[in-house]
Amino acid sequence: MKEFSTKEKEDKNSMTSNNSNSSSSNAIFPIIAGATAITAILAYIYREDPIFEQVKLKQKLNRAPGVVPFLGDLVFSIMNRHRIHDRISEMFEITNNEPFVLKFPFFEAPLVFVNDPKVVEHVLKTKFGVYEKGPFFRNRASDVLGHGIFNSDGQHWKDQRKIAANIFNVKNFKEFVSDVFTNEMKNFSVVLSVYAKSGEIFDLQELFFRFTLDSFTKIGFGIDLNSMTATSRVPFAVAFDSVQTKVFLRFLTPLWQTQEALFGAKKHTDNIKIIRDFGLDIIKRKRQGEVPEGNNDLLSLLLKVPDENGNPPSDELLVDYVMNFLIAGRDTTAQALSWTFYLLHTNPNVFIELQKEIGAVLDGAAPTYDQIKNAMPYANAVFHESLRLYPSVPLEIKQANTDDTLPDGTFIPNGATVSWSPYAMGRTEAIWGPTAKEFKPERWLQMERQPSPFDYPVFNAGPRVCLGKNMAELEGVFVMVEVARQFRIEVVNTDQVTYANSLTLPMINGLRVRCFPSSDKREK
Ligand code: HEM
Repeated sequence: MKEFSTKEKEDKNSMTSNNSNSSSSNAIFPIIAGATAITAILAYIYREDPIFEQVKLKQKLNRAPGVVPFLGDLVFSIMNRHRIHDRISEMFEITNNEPFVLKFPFFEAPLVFVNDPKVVEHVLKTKFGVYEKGPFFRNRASDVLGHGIFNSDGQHWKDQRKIAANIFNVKNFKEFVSDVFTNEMKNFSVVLSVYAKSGEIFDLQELFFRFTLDSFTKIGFGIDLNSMTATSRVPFAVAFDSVQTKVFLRFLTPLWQTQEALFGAKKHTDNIKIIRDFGLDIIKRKRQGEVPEGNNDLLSLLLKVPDENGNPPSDELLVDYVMNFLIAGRDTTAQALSWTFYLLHTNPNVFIELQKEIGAVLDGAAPTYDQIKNAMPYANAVFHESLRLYPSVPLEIKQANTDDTLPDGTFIPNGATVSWSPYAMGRTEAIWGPTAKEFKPERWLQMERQPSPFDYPVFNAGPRVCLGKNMAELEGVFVMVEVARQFRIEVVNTDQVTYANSLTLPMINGLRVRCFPSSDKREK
């Protein structure tokens, strides 16, 4: 017979002695019964909608499988957290590209997902004034993006965009931007040559992040960061990645504020401090004259963007501006390059075609701006095709500021959000034909007309189209061509390559590779 342990004996004794308190435990019974009854009634009332949803859809839309009364799509989101973009893509296969809705308990707005270029055009262009970033996005992203361009609407957004647009003109590009890429590429090639010599496995995604960070701080803020040769990851970069994951998960987490208040978000707060200090340091260096006055860099321009009351920007506001441009300038292009080299590895025939074009056009030298823009159609097609399958901004969301009806007849009440997934749209046969899911750069060379920015909303479209599109295309194709011209990249962790939860599309485990000089016999 089993002996009671001391602890069990104590528990048993206390159970016996607690018999005298049985009247109080009897009192608990009606409370539990009452709470159960109230829960059952609420579950019945809200069998269609999760509780406390403030904005109500007036029309039934497709729902994801597994909707639970009371909890809505919470189970859907938890089960698919690690593969949310693929799940959204699968949902549109189930609904035949009709909209579907996700609802979460305690969320203020239902999330309506669409997959039709005509609807995307309606939201981004035709009804631009109706669909804003809005409070739904801002509440979740403010501690990271502040009052920066990604997080602003109205006049304050317009001011930032108008002034920053000056840096992205063609003259500046030809004279300054391509020089920066050429110089930074020399450092990058040195680092790759060292790895090629040693045969060591390394994370290529991390090096792309360093390349885009160094290039962008030089182009945007006139500052040499030299992170390419650092021995460990720049703390700013580690913190930056972590805060973006946190913000993304807030879009899928009911009661995220309560959760953070109860369980704390110290790591997140610490990370925000690291990235803001990094931004403040850039501003300090600028104010101390480290960057010559009169230099038409982005920070000099942003110093002219007033705050929402028309006053000159404070340092805190300047940090917001800087952070938003760093996310835009560093992450997106580095991720696009990482997915491109993953796809080149898994599609060796494409790599061979790319090398043929490089050999024919470049004759052993680095490409010029004009060669990239006008003489390398296949290289440009490879970059665009990679972005089609792995768009750096995989999910978009806008919030209606008044009632509206979409072109497909879906009624959107004031306050509801409309989302589309460039990731899902890139894999949609109704847009790209039966080979939608395949990596086929040649499709871009065979099309009678190029897709509209609403068919391919990878760079957004309408008045908020990506300001850095030309820069990203130049940088992305230039770096891809230069790496492919000098090296052959072999991915060693293909089984582990997948995306992380983030506002953008980083690889969760990085891109572990070996590299070889392109003339190396081992490549044959
Ligand atoms: C492959 C690279 C890139 C991709 C796929 C990309 C994509 C996008 C997308 C989808 C948006 C809209 C985001 C939103 O809804 O708020 C956007 C906005 C923006 N992008 Fe890019 N981007 C890339 C590179 C860059 C670069 C290198 C810059 C340079 C700084 C840049 C600057 C911006 C800015 C400033 C905005 C905000 C525009 C506005 O709200 O008016 N992007 N980009």
